[in-house]
Amino acid sequence: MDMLLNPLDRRHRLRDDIPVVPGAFPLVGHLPAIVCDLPRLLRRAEWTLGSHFWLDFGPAGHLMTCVDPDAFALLRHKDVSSALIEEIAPELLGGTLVAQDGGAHRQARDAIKAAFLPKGLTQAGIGNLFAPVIQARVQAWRDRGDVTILRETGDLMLKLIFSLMGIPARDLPGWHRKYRQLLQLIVAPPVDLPGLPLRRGRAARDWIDAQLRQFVRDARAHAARTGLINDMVSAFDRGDDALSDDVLVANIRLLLLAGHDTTASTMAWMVIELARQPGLWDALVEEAQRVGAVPTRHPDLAQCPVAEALFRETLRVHPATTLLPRRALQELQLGQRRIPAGTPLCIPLLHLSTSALLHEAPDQFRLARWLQRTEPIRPVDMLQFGTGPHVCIGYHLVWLEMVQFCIALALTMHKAGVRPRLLSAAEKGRRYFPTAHPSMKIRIGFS
Ligand code: HEM
Repeated sequence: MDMLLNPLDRRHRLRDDIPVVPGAFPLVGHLPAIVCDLPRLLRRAEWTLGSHFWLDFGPAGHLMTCVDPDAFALLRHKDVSSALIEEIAPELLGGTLVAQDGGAHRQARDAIKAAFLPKGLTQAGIGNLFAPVIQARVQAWRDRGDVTILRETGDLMLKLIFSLMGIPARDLPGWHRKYRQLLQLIVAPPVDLPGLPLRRGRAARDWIDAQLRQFVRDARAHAARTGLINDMVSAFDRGDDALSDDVLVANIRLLLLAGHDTTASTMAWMVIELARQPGLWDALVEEAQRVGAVPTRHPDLAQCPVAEALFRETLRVHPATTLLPRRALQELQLGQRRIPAGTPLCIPLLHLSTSALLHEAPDQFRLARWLQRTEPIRPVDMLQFGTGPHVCIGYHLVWLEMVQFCIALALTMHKAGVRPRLLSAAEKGRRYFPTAHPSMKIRIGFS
């Protein structure tokens, strides 16, 4: 089937001398094709229009998209702003550090980042906290024999991120419900009526924020308790310029959001790749047997190169964050083009992650490209996490939990004499935006 583009929109138009991709629908623009078929849309636009073109994101407007590898450097450019993120998703990301620039961004980030570095994660014993939760989950998969993978990894990741925050497990079901409603804000049409996603999403956000505000108060009252929220509250309160509780609450909510869908999708793709490539599974089992136990500290991750390569290659081929929005504050040179001040920009991480200019045989899933490399990881090798001042805070955490998960899965399934098997078509129903993920329906058997 051809792409979800409007056959009636065939006009060739220019904005600021840059071509607009034809095929936009009224109101939703190119969103149907962006959500369901982004790689093909980008390739076709590059092939027919060149490296710079406008995509129509419906309610979020047109963003000038550049598929040239130079676009990656925009993420470090001093004249490029992240405030467009708040304009696009004010309900969900307004007031959070991902949408801020300069001093305000630095102040909020500084209060959080230490807890997410290898030292902070090891000191807080995060690996020990996660290992039994992951092991119990893969054990349950083995007992059940088959699972709907994305639902399962979504549940598991929510459990992990809540335990990281120090949110009691008994409260999880209530949070689960509210969290799902909160996510509706991403796609909610701007109509505020009872029963519609916008109203429900806002109510869920208010509920979550009220709970988080209580956690912040509790953290201040019993400063000795552990959990990331406590660490963040102490760091915020220690700062010279104390930030308001609203800022703190919005950023804790950001962490819950940022650390969930992305990791659930990556973990699901890892299992899918292991199921469809028996050689990968065999290599992982061999490594898991050699190390013998799930690693719990960052220094131990070096013992698991196959699991690490699997994490990096899965993200390279299936990046969870596909597009990053920015705005040019001044006129810029981008590749061969001058971009006027004020231009809204789209940096297509997905396209760069699978570009032949950056990787040999980019469409092939090859652990060897990581296992055989001798030079250290460069920013462009982990571009799926962004770069520059907004580079993902969760990178080391994701690395830890993905390696833990791989080793736990291999040990548990191998002990039971089973391996993962794909029970449905992997490519059908995948989505690329706002975050990318495999189809919700994909089932994996263990036999
Ligand atoms: C596979 C998993 C993940 C991927 C692919 C991913 C990807 C990204 C990307 C591309 C950015 C840059 C956004 C931008 O420049 O506008 C980002 C930022 C961020 N990520 Fe992640 N992320 C992942 C997991 C996590 C986790 C587990 C956490 C924390 C629990 C987290 C917290 C954040 C935060 C707070 C930011 C904003 C940083 C800032 O604006 O300074 N992420 N992530």
